[in-house]
Amino acid sequence: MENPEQNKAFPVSWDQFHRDARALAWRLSGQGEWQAIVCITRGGLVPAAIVARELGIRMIETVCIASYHDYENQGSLHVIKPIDPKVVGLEGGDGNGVLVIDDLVDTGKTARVVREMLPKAHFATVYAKPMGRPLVDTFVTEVSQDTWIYFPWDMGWQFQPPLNKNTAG
Ligand SMILES: O=P(O)(O)OC[C@H]1O[C@H](OP(=O)(O)OP(=O)(O)O)[C@H](O)[C@@H]1O
Ligand SMILES: Nc1nc2[nH]cnc2c(=O)[nH]1
Ligand SMILES: [Mg+2]
Repeated sequence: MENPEQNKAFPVSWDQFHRDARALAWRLSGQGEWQAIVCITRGGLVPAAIVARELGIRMIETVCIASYHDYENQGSLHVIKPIDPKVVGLEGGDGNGVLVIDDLVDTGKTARVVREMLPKAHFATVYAKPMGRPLVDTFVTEVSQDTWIYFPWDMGWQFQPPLNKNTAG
């Protein structure tokens, strides 16, 4: 692990991610009627698909942002594609009626930039770390700031040596 400040690992399986994204949809249902989802790529694509399916939302827009160019090391934030003005302008503008979805909020840097684009939108993530938590309206699970979350789309199967290596073979 390259960043010593994030020395704990929180690996998430597909099954667990699906469950947690559904839990997010449960928390969101009843909080509002959203006309559109804006998902923050790429991490927001998978939870946005699950939440859109659960809440029956079919207008899906993206805002394309990259900040972690090198896994755990955050670089400068780069907006690759802004939000369609038609979506920003729904229900009188400023993101009214818009649900923003991302997989997680960490330092809050990404969320802060998107909030500036859509100040009145509802911001939802599956996971939240303490620094970013104040920027999120709804989330499912909080993990500590020194934890790195490993998503299923970033992982593969690998042999795990037994805890007591003397018992092997
Ligand atoms: O709160 P922050 O410190 O800004 O970090 C959170 C952001 O970092 C990750 O995205 P990343 O920029 O790595 O791109 P990706 O979604 O394409 O993986 C994650 O998906 C969030 O969008
Ligand atoms: N996969 C992953 N991406 C991140 N981007 C910012 N924090 C994290 C994290 O904990 N896990
Ligand atoms: Mg992201």
